[in-house]
Amino acid sequence: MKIIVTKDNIEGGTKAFEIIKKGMENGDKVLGLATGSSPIPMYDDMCDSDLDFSDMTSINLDEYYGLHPDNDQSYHYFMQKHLFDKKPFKHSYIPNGMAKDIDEEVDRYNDIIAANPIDIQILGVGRNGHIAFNEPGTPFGSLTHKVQLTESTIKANSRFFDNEDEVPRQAICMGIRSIMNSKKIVLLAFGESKQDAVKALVEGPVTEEVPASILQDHPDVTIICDEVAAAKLDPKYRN
Ligand SMILES: N[C@@H]1[C@@H](O)[C@H](O)[C@@H](COP(=O)(O)O)O[C@@H]1O
Repeated sequence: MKIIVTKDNIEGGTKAFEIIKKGMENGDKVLGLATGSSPIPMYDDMCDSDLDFSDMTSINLDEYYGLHPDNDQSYHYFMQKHLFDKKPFKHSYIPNGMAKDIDEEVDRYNDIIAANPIDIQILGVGRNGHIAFNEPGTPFGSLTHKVQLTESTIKANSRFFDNEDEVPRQAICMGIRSIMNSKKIVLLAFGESKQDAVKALVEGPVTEEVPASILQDHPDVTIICDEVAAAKLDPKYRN
């Protein structure tokens, strides 16, 4: 695990952008993308760059179940707004949160991931150590699946909705095994609310109770966090 501690999320976003840029120079073609506030500065750098993504494929981690793509809280909407409107990709895949048959959608998404091995997977992390919507307790061997969101995630994400009742209770999410199959993984974590998650994922035991802890077993992971998120880490992990 490589750990990069930055001054703030803006510098962190630039570090992540540089990894993507270098990857593309080396022929990477498939980016695994994440939503949430953590990757926004990285998307800003991508949008401001002269990089061309029109020959690239993107695969997003997750989508709320029951939100229309036009809903401004859907991850479809988020990706259009923060990246795809300015930087279109050749193919961009996001789970269909309006799918009538959820099982079919799960199968379809697994086929997409199998057909497009991910070169660089970008991740955020939840306060409870979740990655994407893989909540504590999710089997490490999971593929794409339907998830029941935990109270802690519903509460954390309610800040984006008018009230907590409007937060969907379910989502479709890439599984932990699929994430681990990515060639390279970059996890972004900023701010005080991520201190415990960062410590647990870097220093704690590898356990399904902290989904992000499985990253310790991946051969090419970079954790990018700001000084505040890194504050509880043993000094030997900080640069
Ligand atoms: N499904 C997303 C995750 O993919 C994201 O990593 C997490 C943290 O979000 P933020 O980056 O806003 O802290 O929030 C949501 O639960």
